[in-house]
Amino acid sequence: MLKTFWQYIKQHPVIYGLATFFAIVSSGLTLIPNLIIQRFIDAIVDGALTSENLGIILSIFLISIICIFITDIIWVMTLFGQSYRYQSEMRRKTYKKLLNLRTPFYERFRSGDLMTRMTSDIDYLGDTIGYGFMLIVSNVTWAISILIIMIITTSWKAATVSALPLVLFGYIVYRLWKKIDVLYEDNRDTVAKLSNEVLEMVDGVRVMRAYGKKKLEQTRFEKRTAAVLKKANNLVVYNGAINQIAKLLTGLSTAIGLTYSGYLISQGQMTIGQLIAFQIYLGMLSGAIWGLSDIVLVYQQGNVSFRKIDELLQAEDQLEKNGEETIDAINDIQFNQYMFQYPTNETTTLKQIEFELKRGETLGIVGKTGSGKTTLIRQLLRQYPVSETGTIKINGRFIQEYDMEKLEGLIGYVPQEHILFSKTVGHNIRFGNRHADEIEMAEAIESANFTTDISHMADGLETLIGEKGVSISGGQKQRVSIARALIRKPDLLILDDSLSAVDAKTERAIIDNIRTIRQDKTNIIVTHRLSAVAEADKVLIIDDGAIAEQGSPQELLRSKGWYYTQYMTQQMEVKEDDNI
Ligand SMILES: Nc1ncnc2c1ncn2[C@@H]1O[C@H](COP(=O)(O)OP(=O)(O)OP(=O)(O)O)[C@@H](O)[C@H]1O
Repeated sequence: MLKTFWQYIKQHPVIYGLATFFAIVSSGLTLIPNLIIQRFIDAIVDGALTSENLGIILSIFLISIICIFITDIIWVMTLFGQSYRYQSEMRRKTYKKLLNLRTPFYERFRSGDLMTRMTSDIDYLGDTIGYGFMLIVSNVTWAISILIIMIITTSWKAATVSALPLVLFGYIVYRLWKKIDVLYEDNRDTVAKLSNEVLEMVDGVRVMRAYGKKKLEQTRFEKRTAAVLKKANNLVVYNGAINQIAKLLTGLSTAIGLTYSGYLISQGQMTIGQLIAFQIYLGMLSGAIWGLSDIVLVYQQGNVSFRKIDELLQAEDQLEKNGEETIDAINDIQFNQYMFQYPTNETTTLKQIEFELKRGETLGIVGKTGSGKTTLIRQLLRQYPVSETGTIKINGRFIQEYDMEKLEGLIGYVPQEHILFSKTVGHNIRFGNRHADEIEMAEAIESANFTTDISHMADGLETLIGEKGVSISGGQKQRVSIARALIRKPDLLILDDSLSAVDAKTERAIIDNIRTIRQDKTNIIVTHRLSAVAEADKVLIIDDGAIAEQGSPQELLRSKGWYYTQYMTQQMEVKEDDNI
């Protein structure tokens, strides 16, 4: 951490140089009032105080206090301003990193943990480079200046004797260092787990209630909070111990100093003014030592947070490096004997996948639940490392060769779980293409069969949909997501079971619209309802990760396999529904 901080400080030499300069000046100035007091008392004791030099003493006293005030303001503001800038820089950096990491990374880290890294960990880092830096510069320079001035203006013997307990303090801190580090990390991880629990509770509160699990969850949460409390208590004990040891030893230092200076006065080696000044210096030194004891705690907290942020910044998602090939149209997609295994699984999920899809065609992907349909889509989206067994080619080139952002820009993806932002309906749709005009917006909404729904909403497109779209229906969420993909006019549209929550009539209308507006573009429709792919050019039947059948819907019906049986069952269900 210190190395990284040092590099950051070197990148901002003016700011940190100014802060250090004014901190040192301020520490020096802080000693002046005390020097004046010492002179003042000695003048009284010697009977040398005149109204003239009293005026001078008071003026210097006042001026030095004003100067301390101004220098303190300058350096504290400079330093803390920079620490806030550091925090926002770190937030931007980590956010960018998170945006670039893909699925395998997000499978390793939990949301609560990432939130803790983005919030309190970055706050602690800012505190360390701001407040921590301030503690070091001010207290170290202060302690050194006090010791020097004590030696010069009072008694070097008394100063040396008084400083001895401080050496002991340094040794105790050194012994406790590792233990405190472990405690901070432990405490921080428990808080991160707690954040995760809260996030899951907020997401799942309705299910918890529906299953009558409120009490059980409450008890579980209480246990977690008790664990956090226990960890925090351990920390409090150590933090408190360090502070109390600092107090005890500074008290000891004062006692030794006073006893010894009493002895020096009896020997005529010290004046009363020097004794009083010495006592004030000792008080100031205690302040500096308490400040230094705070550094231990700020540093440890910062160090733990630094490790967490660094781990995130260094994280790899094990995906291959981005390709350099640019792409402005998807004309042909080819899977050749492609196999895929999830990094966490022991068996292959996709087996010998082989098919070709040309521009303008619609591909249907159907099959039993858990057979591997979504996994197949994920390969095109490059959410996982491309397998080395078999190939995926786009326009005749390996998919890995393309610049991912360019490729993603040509795809409109509607995932199974709809991800909506807690903004307006309009914002969520426009997210697909910020530059779309009103006509394009209306077209996308119409094609997603969403126009009537919007006309029924109180604020139309300006209607707020709540967090994750909580205030609109499942079917509406799906259509907002479809409109968002359509407004993009993507070369490749992928609907991954995206019509499961709409009725058969609405599904028919959306599929017809897509066929009409996307004649020269490519579509992949993953579905459980065969009616959605009845007019596809080609349909893949996936079974246990392999293509069990493929062909046009008519060919598949003729071959009387799984597609035929499923088609007949679904037709009967439709008839039964119509009779109700
Ligand atoms: N991230 C993952 N890590 C490990 N295994 C996974 C992961 N995602 C899916 N699987 C496994 O891969 C297999 C195929 O899952 P996939 O989601 O592709 O099926 P699917 O055909 O789309 O299912 P459904 O129709 O229910 O959506 C399943 O056995 C599933 O448990």
